[in-house]
Amino acid sequence: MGNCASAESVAAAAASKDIDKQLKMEQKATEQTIKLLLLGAGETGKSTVLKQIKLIHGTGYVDEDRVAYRVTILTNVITCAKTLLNAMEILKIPYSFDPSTVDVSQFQSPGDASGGDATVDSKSDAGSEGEAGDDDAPKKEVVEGQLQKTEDPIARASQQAYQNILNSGEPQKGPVSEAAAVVLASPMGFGVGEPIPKNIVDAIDIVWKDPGVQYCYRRANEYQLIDCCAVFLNDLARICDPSFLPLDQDILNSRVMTTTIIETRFKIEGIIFRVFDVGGQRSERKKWAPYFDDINAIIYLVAINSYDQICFEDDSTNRMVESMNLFASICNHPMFKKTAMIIFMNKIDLFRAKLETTLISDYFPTYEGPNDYDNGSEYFATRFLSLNKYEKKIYVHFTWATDTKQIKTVLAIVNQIILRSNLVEAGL
Ligand SMILES: Nc1nc2c(ncn2[C@@H]2O[C@H](COP(=O)(O)OP(=O)(O)OP(=O)(O)O)[C@@H](O)[C@H]2O)c(=O)[nH]1
Ligand SMILES: [Mg+2]
Repeated sequence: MGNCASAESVAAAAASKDIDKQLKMEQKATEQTIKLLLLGAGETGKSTVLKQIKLIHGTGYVDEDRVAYRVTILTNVITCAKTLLNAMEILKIPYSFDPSTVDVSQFQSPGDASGGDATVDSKSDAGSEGEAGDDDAPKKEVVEGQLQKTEDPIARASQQAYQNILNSGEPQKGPVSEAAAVVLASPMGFGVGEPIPKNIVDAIDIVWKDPGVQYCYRRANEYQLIDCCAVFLNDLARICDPSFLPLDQDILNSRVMTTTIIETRFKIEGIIFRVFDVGGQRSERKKWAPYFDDINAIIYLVAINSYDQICFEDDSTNRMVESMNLFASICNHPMFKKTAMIIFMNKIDLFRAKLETTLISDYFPTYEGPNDYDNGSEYFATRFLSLNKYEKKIYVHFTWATDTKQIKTVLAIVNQIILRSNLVEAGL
C-alpha cells in the first residue's frame, strides 16, 4: 500500500514536472516568435523575398507547386507580348522600325540638347544623336517624379513613320505584323499542363526580335510592363517547351499580384518567424491595418529602379514618390514606434541597367551627383531615411531579390538585427 502511495506521488510529481516543462516550453515558444511584416508599394518584390525565405529556410517547392507556377509563367509570357504590342500603338512605333537607321539630323528640334541626351542615346541605341546637343537650348523644367515622354529625333522619326502608314490607309504588312495578329488573338492564359501552341510561340519570338518592338521595350517606363519580360522572352524555347517544369529561378522571376495577406511560418535557428506578405497596390493597403498588432519587425521594400516609372494604379504618380509617401506613413506610425525597421532598396540589378540609359536628375532634379550606382543608391537611401520623424533606427540594405545567394547573406544579417532589437525591446 505504502509502495503504491509512493508510486502515485512519484507519478503525480512527474506529471506536474511535465506540465511545468510544457508550460515553460510554451512560454518560451511564444517569447521566441517573431512577427515580420513585408510592406511596400506594388511590384517592389515583397512576394519574391517571401519565396526566397521559403527556399532558404523552408521546404522549397515540390513538383505540384512547379506545375502551378508553369501556368503563371506562361501567362506572364503572353501578357508581356500583348503589352508590348499595345504599347507599339500608344507610342506610335511601326513594326520593323530600326532606330539605328534613322537619319537623326532630319528630326532634330531646338529642345533636343536639354538634359535628356544620355537617355536619348541609349534608349534609341542609335549612337549619333548625342550630336544633337546645343548648349544654348533652353533647359527643360523638371518636376520631381513627372513622367518624361521620350521626345527626341528617334521618337519623332518613329511617329512620323507610323503616321505615314496610317495616312496610306493600308494596314502594316509583313511577317512581324502577321505574327503580331496571332499574338493579339491568343488567349491570355493556358491551363495546367497545357502548352502554348507552337504557332503562338513562334509568333511571340518574331515579335520580340523585331527592332521596333525592342525599341518599344527600351521605352517601357512610358507604359506598364512587368519586370520579368526580357528574362522570359529571351528564353522562350525553354519556357514554352511542352515538358517545361519551372526551376527555382523561374519561380523567383514570375509575377503574380498579391491580393490576400499570406502568413507563412518558418523556424530559423530555433525561433519561429511568422512572415506576412501583403499586396502593395493601393486597393490592397486597406487590408493591412488589422495585421499591425505586435509586429516585431518590418521589411519595407522599395524598387530602386522605379525612379522613372509611374504607378500601375494611376498614370500620374511616380513609383518612387509613391513609395516614399507610403514609407513616411509606415515609419512614423505610432504602432511601429518600437518595431525594428529595415528597408530593402531592391532591384539593384535593374537599377544598374537603368542608370546606363536614364538620368536620375531627369526625374529627381535635386539629384546633382554623377549618374552612377554608388551615388544614386545613396541618394535614394538618404531620401527615405530623411522621412523618419522620430529618429528611430532604420537599417538599409541594397538587394537583388531574385538572386538567392545575395538574399541569403542579407537575410542572415536581417535575422541578427531583428533578434537583437527584440532582445533590447524585451530588456534582455
Ligand atoms: N530583376 C529583378 N526582378 C525582381 C527583383 N525583385 C523582384 N523582382 C521581380 O519583380 C516582379 C514583382 O515582384 P513581386 O515580388 O511580385 O512584387 P510584390 O511587391 O509582391 O508586388 P504586389 O504583390 O503587387 O504588392 C516579379 O516578376 C519579380 O520576379 C529584383 O531584385 N530584380
Ligand atoms: Mg506580392
